[in-house]
Amino acid sequence: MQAGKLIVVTGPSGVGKGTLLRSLIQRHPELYFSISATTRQPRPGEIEGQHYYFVSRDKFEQMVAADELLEWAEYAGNYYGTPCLQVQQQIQQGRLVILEIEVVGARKINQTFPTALRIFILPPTLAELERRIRVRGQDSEEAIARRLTRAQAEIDAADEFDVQIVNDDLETALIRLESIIFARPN
Ligand SMILES: Nc1nc2c(ncn2[C@@H]2O[C@H](COP(=O)(O)OP(=O)(O)O)[C@@H](O)[C@H]2O)c(=O)[nH]1
Ligand SMILES: Nc1ncnc2c1ncn2[C@@H]1O[C@H](COP(=O)(O)OP(=O)(O)O)[C@@H](O)[C@H]1O
Repeated sequence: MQAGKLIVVTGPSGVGKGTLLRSLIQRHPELYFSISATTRQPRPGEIEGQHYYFVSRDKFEQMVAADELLEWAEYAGNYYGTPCLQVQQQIQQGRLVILEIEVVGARKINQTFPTALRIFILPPTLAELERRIRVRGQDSEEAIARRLTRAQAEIDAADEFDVQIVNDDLETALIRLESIIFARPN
C-alpha cells in the first residue's frame, strides 16, 4: 500500500478555509479530515466529535503532557491541537489527511512532518477578511478584534509555506486547491 500524505491548510481566521475544505470533501469523500481538540465553547450547530472534540483546559493540558498531540497552539484565548493517533493511522492506511490549523501549529508541523504539503490561504484584502468574519456573525466584537490583530502577522508569514492560494472567487480557489492536492506524485 502506498504511504498516505499529510496536507496542512492554514491562513487567517475568516479567509474561507472551512468553506473551501467543506466543498473539497464533497467532491473527494476519500479525503480524511483530522478532528482537532479545543477548549473553545461550541458554536450553535457544532457537534462534539464532528467539528471538534470540545475539552476543558485541564483535559487539554493532560493531552499535551501525555504527548497525544501532533501540534497545538493557543489562539484567541483558547487551545487547539491535532490528536496524533488518528492522523498517523490514516496516513499508514494510505489516505490523504488534511489538517485545517492556524499558522503557529502549521509551522510546528514542518518539524514533525517535513514531508507535509503546507498550503496558505490568503484573502484578497484585509478589508474583505474583516467583512467575511462579520458576515459569518459567529464571533463577539472582542473575538473579531483578536482575530484581525492576529491576521496581519499571519498574512506576513504566507511565504514560509509551500503554496499560496488567494481565496477571491471561491470556485477558482477550489480548483487551484484541488489541482495542487491531486497533482502531487503519490
Ligand atoms: N494549531 C491548531 N490550530 C487549529 C486546530 N484546529 C483549528 N485550528 C485553528 O484555530 C483557529 C480558530 O478556529 P475556530 O475557533 O474554529 O474559528 P474559525 O476558524 O474562525 O471558524 C483557526 O485558524 C483554525 O484553523 C488545531 O488542531 N491546531
Ligand atoms: N471566496 C469567498 N468569497 C466570499 N465569501 C467567502 C469566500 N470564502 C468564504 N467566504 C465566507 O467567509 C466567511 C468565513 O469563511 P470560513 O470558511 O468560516 O473561514 P475560516 O474557516 O478560514 O475561518 C463565511 O461566511 C464564508 O461563507
